[in-house]
Amino acid sequence: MGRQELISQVVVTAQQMRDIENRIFAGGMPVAALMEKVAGLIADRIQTKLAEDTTYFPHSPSFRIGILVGPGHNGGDALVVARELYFRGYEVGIYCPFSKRKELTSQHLQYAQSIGIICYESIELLADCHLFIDGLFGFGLERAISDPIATAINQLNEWHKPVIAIDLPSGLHTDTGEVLGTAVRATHTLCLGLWKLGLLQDQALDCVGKAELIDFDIPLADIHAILGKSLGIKRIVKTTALSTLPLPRPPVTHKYKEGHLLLICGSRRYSGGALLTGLGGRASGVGMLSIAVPESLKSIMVAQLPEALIIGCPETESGAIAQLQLPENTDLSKFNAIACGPGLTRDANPILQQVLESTVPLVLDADGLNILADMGTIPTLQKRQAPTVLTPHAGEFKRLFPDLSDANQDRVKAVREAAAQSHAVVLLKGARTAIANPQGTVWLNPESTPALARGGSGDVLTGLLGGLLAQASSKNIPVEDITATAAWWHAQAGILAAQERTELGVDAHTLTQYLIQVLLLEVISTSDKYSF
Ligand SMILES: NC(=O)C1=CN([C@@H]2O[C@H](COP(=O)(O)OP(=O)(O)OC[C@H]3O[C@@H](n4cnc5c(N)ncnc54)[C@H](OP(=O)(O)O)[C@@H]3O)[C@@H](O)[C@H]2O)[C@@H](O)CC1
Ligand SMILES: Nc1ncnc2c1ncn2[C@@H]1O[C@H](COP(=O)(O)OP(=O)(O)O)[C@@H](O)[C@H]1O
Ligand SMILES: [K+]
Repeated sequence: MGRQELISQVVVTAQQMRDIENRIFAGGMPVAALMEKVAGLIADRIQTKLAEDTTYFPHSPSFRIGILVGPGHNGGDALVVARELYFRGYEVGIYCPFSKRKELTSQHLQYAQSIGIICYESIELLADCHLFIDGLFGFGLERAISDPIATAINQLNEWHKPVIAIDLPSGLHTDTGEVLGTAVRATHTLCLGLWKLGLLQDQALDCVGKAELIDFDIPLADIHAILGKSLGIKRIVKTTALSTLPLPRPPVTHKYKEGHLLLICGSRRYSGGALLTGLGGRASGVGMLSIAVPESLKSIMVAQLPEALIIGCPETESGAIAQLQLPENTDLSKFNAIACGPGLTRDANPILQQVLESTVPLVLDADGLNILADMGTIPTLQKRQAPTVLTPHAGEFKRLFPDLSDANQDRVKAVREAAAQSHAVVLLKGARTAIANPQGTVWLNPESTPALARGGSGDVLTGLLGGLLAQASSKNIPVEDITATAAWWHAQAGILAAQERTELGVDAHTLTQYLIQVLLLEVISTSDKYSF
């Protein structure tokens, strides 16, 4: 794996970053030299951004940049940036409300003032700035921000101006993304060296804006020394996601070799859930798709998914599947994967028991999860022999794991605990979907779109994931890697659809049509397997 690819996957906590930093300094790198290097890269990036985006940052002789400087090395970075931008011809002003500062930061402040950059006591005096650089706090913030800094941050936020945060928006907890008192609402974040975990937590996203990494050549040996070879938390990136897709297909194959997926979904009340799960399964390219639905849904499913084998099952009075009635000579072990849950209603309770007893990889979603929660998540799953993937949103997560950490707060901690206790792979849905395996490794999906916050988009994911698992069954790829790929693919389809149709144009049915579009763009552009 190349440096760029590895760096794009690494996620660190504040403590891990400190440990890596200490190794760099212990190796002989002077602290001041590192700050100079990093801040030089930040200044270059800001200058490029200003040149690239003239509608957002209009050229004007009065263009003024306000720079917020904290007491630690985040403030030191900001001062070097201030000096560089000043020398490059920008008008800059500093706000630094701290009398106690780290030595290096104090030296940079003294020099900035000596060359004529004005340091203001009140942020109000920067009200006419067109752009702000936030260098108040980085990964050293450990307690809630109080006044007068809190009031200054709130004032800055009220101005609704572009703000570029250095490392992370000041006020966010580096690991959990929690707002500590108050936090800068940045429009851009330039994360330094390695991705900080807090930037990938849902609760931070209102403050993060567009995030990008500034790579300053941290030696790989230092990263591995602190994080180990396998990295505990990883961002899901394109190259790894594409590498687990079942492409290219072997030339000599047949439909059952390309995976047989069984979907169990739908009820008279929720026929749409079955349809969307089926369309997600179809888009995975799975060799054979069987879908068990209540008898009364059979005709609409056949009309929409003519290639699938639709299994009409006896219904309860309420229109839920009463029992699985598989074709003759078929039992659950004939399938390569099963995905069960969307639209079932809790009345389909008896079939879940049967599905859990199977020895096939199983995805549970929606009512599949609600029924599991009623049965008792942990004792029920302990009896399972084959892999299980649970795909809850935060509400379902709470029902499944009522005793665990709140899935709306430190989502990474919550999903990790859930996977460890249930021995399942757990995919916690959200703006930054988090996946954990029972061994404690976590995958975070770093890019998505709120266009997906819409009924039915999760059903599509269930079908897609089931289809990928079925196709991977003979390939020895870990279930958690396939799960990460499904989350990435689903989100990328949402992003592409939103680009073409706006965030309001991505209904779940439309989403299914963009899944293959993603591959057309990504697989063909990144692979030379297809060129001569
Ligand atoms: N890692 C790397 O490789 C590199 C790191 N670099 C940069 O260093 C940054 C980390 O620097 P850092 O460790 O000095 O911490 P930082 O975030 O500036 O703030 C800590 C200071 O704030 C204070 N303080 C804390 N909470 C407070 C509060 N609520 N209210 C008020 N004060 C509070 C605390 O003082 P205390 O009062 O606790 O003594 C302390 O002085 C990092 O984000 C990056 O920008 C690059 O330059 C080079 C490469
Ligand atoms: N704000 C958001 N940003 C990105 N993705 C989101 C957001 N909100 C929801 N999603 C994604 O949309 C899907 C919603 O799934 P779910 O809640 O199960 O919906 P449904 O049950 O209606 O199908 C999940 O994949 C989730 O990660
Ligand atoms: K900052």
